[in-house]
Amino acid sequence: MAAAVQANLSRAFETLILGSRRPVHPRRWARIRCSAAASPLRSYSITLLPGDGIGPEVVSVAKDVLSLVGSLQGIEFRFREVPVGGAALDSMGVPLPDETLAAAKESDAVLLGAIGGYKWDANEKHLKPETGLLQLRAGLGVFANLRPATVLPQLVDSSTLKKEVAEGVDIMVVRELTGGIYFGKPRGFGSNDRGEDIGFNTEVYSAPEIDRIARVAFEVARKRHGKLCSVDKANVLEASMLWRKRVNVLASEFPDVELSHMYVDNAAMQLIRNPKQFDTIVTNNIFGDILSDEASMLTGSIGMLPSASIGDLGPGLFEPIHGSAPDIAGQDKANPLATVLSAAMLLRYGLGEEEAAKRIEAAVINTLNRGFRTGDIYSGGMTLVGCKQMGEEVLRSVKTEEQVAALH
Ligand SMILES: NC(=O)C1=CN([C@@H]2O[C@H](COP(=O)(O)OP(=O)(O)OC[C@H]3O[C@@H](n4cnc5c(N)ncnc54)[C@H](O)[C@@H]3O)[C@@H](O)[C@H]2O)C=CC1
Ligand SMILES: CC(C)CC(=O)C(=O)O
Ligand SMILES: [Mg+2]
Repeated sequence: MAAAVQANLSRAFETLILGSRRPVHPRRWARIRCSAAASPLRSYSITLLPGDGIGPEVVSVAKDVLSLVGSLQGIEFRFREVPVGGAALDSMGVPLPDETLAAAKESDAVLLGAIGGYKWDANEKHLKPETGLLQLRAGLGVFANLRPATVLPQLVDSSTLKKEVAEGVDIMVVRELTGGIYFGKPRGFGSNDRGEDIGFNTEVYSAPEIDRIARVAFEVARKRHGKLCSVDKANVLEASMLWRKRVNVLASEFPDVELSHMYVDNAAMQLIRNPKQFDTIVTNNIFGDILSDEASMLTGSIGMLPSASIGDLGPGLFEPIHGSAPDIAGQDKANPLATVLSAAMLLRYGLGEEEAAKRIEAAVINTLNRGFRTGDIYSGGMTLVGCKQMGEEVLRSVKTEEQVAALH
């Protein structure tokens, strides 16, 4: 990581990364100081993982936006593109090549598109694109996945919910990302005592795993509106019973945060009934995966939701919450804004470049204000555009905002 980053770390980044009270690893700071001395510009290495399906289309847009905003902010990005998922399976035989993980670990931040597709659906587990993504998240140690679901006034009419329900929704889902049933052992296939085929997975969490994600969530809630809802299934699952117990223990460290608990089935219903009751939600890996897709539809489309995944050490991973959307891949129909907004999160949480992050967010708003919509967020009277043109309009907005700022 480069250039005066230590001084520039935004408060949010400090809180999220250092909130666990663990210092940044000395090797990492050594790298930061070293590259800061080498260049008068702020210079960062970014690993790009376009992946599969619409991944390359949306990452290409986000890369252009990062480059332009960087050039206006005195930031140089050194991009390195490496394969992951199906693209890596096809070119290198595994879904996460060692070279890809090494490149990601060496960089200052990682921007991912999406992985997966019909072509690899029948592959064995270790040769599935999705396995590569899980390995990447575990390899980077990014245990905290922040998924903001904010209903922009410009898109209230794109939500499938009534305007009065969707308007003003602003939820942060804090999803545990490197534990739970996606990683738990034992897992596999076998047969039961009646000789029938079975498939099994294990939902398992340790107290330290729960504590560290709960701490991040309390810190996030403290910076937002001070309300944290922990979502679990503690009426049935032992892993959830421990989850609830630890979250309650942690609550004593955050007396200013109002904590509540909700069962996941009720939470799924309440998100549609009255989403404005939620501020920050903390939950396990699988519930967070599902609830954040549900929350995305409050905002108009899954094509709008970015995410930031962070850990104690190493670079953060930034990706839209959607998948590779094989049904629209290669047709220039994908909404690139979730990935563009993920690039903004990369700047804010990954690099501490708050001003640059704000410029991207302002450009997205400006583009929506000018009436441009991809198909997934289209409502009457707007200008329907494809992925590429949406990207060009965001670039135009960045330049327009620059000219307006220059006049003042
Ligand atoms: N982080 C990742 O890379 C993820 C990968 N996947 C993988 O993606 C593949 C497809 O999975 P699905 O369940 O279909 O989920 P998906 O999120 O790819 O697509 C669900 C629906 O949303 C639409 N959609 C998604 N992103 C969009 C965008 N940016 N603009 C406009 N429309 C968009 C799609 O066209 C589709 O109708 C699978 O192989 C799955 O395993 C799924 C979720 C996350
Ligand atoms: C491979 C899946 C766990 C990816 C996914 O659906 C997600 O992270 O949202
Ligand atoms: Mg998902």
